[in-house]
Amino acid sequence: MTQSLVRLLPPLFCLVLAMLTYWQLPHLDAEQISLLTQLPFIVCGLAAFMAILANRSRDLGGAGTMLLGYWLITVFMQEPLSTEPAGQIFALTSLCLPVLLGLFIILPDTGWRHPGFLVLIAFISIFVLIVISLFQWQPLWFDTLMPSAGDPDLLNLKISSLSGLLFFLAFTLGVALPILHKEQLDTSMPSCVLFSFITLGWFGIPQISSIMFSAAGLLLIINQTHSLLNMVYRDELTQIPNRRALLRDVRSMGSTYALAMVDVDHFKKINDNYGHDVGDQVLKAVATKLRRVSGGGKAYRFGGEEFCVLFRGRHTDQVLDFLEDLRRNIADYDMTARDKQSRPRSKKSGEKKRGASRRDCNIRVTVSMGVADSQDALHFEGVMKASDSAMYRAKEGGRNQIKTC
Ligand SMILES: Nc1nc2c(ncn2[C@@H]2O[C@H](COP(=O)(O)OP(=O)(O)OP(=O)(O)O)[C@@H](O)[C@H]2O)c(=O)[nH]1
Repeated sequence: MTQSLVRLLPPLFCLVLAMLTYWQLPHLDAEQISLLTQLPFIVCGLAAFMAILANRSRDLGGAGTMLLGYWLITVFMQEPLSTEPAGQIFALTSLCLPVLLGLFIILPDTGWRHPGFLVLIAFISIFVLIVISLFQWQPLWFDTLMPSAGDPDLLNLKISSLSGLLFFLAFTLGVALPILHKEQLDTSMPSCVLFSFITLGWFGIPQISSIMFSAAGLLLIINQTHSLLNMVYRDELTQIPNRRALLRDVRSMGSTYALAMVDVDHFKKINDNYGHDVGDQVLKAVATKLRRVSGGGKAYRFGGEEFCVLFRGRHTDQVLDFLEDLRRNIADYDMTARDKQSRPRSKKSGEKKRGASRRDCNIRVTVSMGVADSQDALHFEGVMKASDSAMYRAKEGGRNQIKTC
C-alpha cells in the first residue's frame, strides 16, 4: 500500500512542477520561452535514450509517442485550429495519441529488441506514412475531422468526444492492468495519457504543450531511474534490499547499531528434496517474515540462503526479543510450497488434480541467527564477522537458535 502511494509521488511532483512553470510564464523572457519550447524534445529524447539503454519497450513506446505528438504540434499546429491543415492534424493527433499509448500499455514490456516490438514499430511507421501520403493527395478526405464550431462542452474541451473516450480508455487500462496482473503500478504510461489529454483538451492555453510534454518526459526519466535503482539495490527473488543496499545504508548509519546474521537451516536439503523452485519459494517466505521484524530492524538478503537484519541505534541486548519473536515466527510457520510445473491453470482442474495426487508440500523451516553490535568491533566489517561467527556457533549448537557475540 505504502509502495503504491510512493509511486504516486513522481507524477504529482511533475504536475505541481508543470503548474508552477505555468504561473511563472509571465516572468520568462524570450530566450527562456524558446528553451521551454525545446524542452520536451530534450527530456522525451533523454527518456527514449534511457529506455533504449535499459531495453524497455513500453517506456520507449511512451517516449517515442510523446516525441511524435510534440513534433506534430510544433510543426503543424501553430496556426489557429479553425484553419487547414492545423485543425485536421490536431484532430488526427488527438485520435492517434491515446490509441498508440493504449497499445504500448496493453502489449507486454518485452524489451525493444524483441521482434514483436520491432514489427509493431514497422506497422506504426507504415500507418503514419500512409496517413501523410493520403493527406497530401486527398486533403478533402480529412475535412470531416475539422473541429466543429458547435456548442462548447462542459469542460470546454477542444477534442472530440471520441478522442476523449479513447483517452479515458487508455488511462483506465494503464491503471487497471497492473492491478489485475498484481504488478506494481507504473505511473509513466497513464501519466503520458493524462498529460497529453490535458494538452490537447485545453490546447488554447499558452505553452500548454511544452509544459505538459516536458512533465511527461521528466516523469518517464524519474520512473526509469527509480526502477533502475530498484534493480541495483533490491534482490530480484525476494524483493527485499540486497547486500549492496546494506553497504549503502551502513554509510549513513551512525555509531550505534546491532546486526543479526540469519541463515536458513539445512537449506540444501530443501533444494535437494523439493527442487530449486520450492527452495526459491522458501527464501521468499523467509524474506517476507524478516521484512516484518519489529523494533525498527531492516532486513536484507545477504546472498544465497543468508539474510541479515540491521537495527539502528540499538545494542544486542535491546534486539534479542525481536529476533527471538522472528525466529519463533519462522519456525512455527507452515509454508505451503507450490509445485509450479505440475500446477494446473484452472481452479477446477486444479482441484481434480490435487484430489488425485497432491503436489503442494508443507515445509517447516528454521533459521539460525548470530548477533553482534557496534561495541564488538571498530568497523562494520568487524561487526559483520562477529555476527557471522556467532551465527556459526548457533549452527554448531543445534540450529534454530540465536547466539550473541
Ligand atoms: N533455491 C535456491 N537455492 C539457493 C539460492 N542461493 C543459494 N542456494 C542454495 O543454498 C544451499 C546452501 O547450502 P549450504 O551452504 O550447504 O547450507 P545448508 O544446507 O543451509 O546447511 P546449514 O547452513 O549448515 O544449515 C546451496 O545448495 C545453494 O545451491 C537461491 O537463490 N535459490
